[in-house]
Amino acid sequence: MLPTLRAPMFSSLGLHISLTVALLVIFPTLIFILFKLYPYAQKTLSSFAIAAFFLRHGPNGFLLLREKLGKGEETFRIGKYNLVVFNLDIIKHCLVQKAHNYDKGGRAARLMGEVVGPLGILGALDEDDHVPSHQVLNPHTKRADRIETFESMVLEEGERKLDEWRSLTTGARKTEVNLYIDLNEIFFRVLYRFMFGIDLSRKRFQHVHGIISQLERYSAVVGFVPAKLLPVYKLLRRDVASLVVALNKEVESIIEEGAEDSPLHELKEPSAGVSPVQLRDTVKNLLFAGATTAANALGWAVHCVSKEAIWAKRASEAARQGNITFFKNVCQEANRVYPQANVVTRRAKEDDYVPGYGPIAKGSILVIPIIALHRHPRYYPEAPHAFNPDRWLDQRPPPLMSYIPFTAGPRQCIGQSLFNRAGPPLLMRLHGSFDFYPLEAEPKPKWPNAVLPPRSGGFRMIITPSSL
Ligand code: HEM
Repeated sequence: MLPTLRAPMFSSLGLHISLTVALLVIFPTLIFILFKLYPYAQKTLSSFAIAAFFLRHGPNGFLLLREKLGKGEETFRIGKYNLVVFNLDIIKHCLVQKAHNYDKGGRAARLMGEVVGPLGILGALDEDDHVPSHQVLNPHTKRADRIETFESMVLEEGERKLDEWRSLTTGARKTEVNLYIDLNEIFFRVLYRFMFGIDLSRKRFQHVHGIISQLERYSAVVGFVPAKLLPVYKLLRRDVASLVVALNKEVESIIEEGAEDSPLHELKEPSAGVSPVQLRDTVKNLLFAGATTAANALGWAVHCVSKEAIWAKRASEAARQGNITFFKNVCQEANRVYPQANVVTRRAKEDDYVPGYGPIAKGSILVIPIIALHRHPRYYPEAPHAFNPDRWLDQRPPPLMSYIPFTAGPRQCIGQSLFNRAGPPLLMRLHGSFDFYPLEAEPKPKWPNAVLPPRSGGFRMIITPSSL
């Protein structure tokens, strides 16, 4: 009898002990783990959902997301810390008024830093790292004589390309070109001449452009998709690492070869206060920011003008009349519809308060979806997605901060005046010399990508000598 009595007594004691252990140790541990894991699981799942959403809708998805998540509000959150901002006052506050409280931090910026270098002007988080290179480069991008030099270099390189096209069309009358490659060649050659005093050969251009365009792609993919969970992540990271090695090698050659009268040489002077690492990263940043942006912007401009007969005719006429205003408006409109920095982010370094909005917690990432802002129906009420250079004939500019292709404040593009000066006359020369017939009616922009080139095959066009 005893064993049968003892067994339930033992098992009930065991049960008691198990329950006590469970109550005191296991359950709290499980709850703790779940508590710890839940935000992560939630974050990961929502990151995947959002990545899938954007891969489907592209950066314009921010407008759709505003409807879905933000219920039409000008700010809405994705996760705890990501604040998507369409509100122009907040944009002005963080980019301009309180710029010192917002850096380019966050995961995407950190990953970008691995590519462009943490101490280059594009990536540098710390003002002390950011300012010295800026002080040297700014006069070269803002002084009237330097801007003029940049313009004449762009036009010279443009003329070189036109001569090439002329020789291709002699006899055949028409030929196919890839404007994406050709414009990149023009702007990379100009960047090398203007900033480094180096004459860039075609072979070297192909090498550098290959590295930069792949890095622009990878850095955005790795920064955007919650890629760590993807099986290809390690491969991606390995590719990025080997591209960065190749880039660093090119940068070393540039620093060695740089001409004595170039801005690069000034950066090298001890009096500039630029450390060797800052110098390397700044050159890297120039390669990243100073050529594909301008080339892609003009590529979209030519594409948008040429795909519609009405604009193509207007462009040929404007070129014949020397009407530069038309081409300025075309550039402005191309930068509105296809802004190269389609989304930028800023991280709050400290708790902040935005008058009229409220508190912004330290660590918040402000996501400024420039492309969606540029197509917001409130700021561009007439067909916001349509390419229409004539909208800039209106005397009233769009509301402040609703048009920021070069961003704003202390970290805005240093090449803005260079592009604004040289882009329109180059466009005028191109349209004055050739008619362009895009082979692809609606090339989609490549996305996610650090800038916005066309997704497939470049801007492939048939060109014929201008008929006017
Ligand atoms: C259409 C042409 C261009 C566009 C749309 C453009 C756009 C931009 C934008 C939006 C930024 C700021 C990124 C951010 O805030 O995160 C930037 C930064 C920069 N851009 Fe441009 N850019 C263009 C042409 C150029 C050119 C021609 C150069 C140089 C020759 C250049 C050099 C730079 C540099 C060095 C920075 C970093 C500035 C800093 O962080 O202090 N860009 N660009």
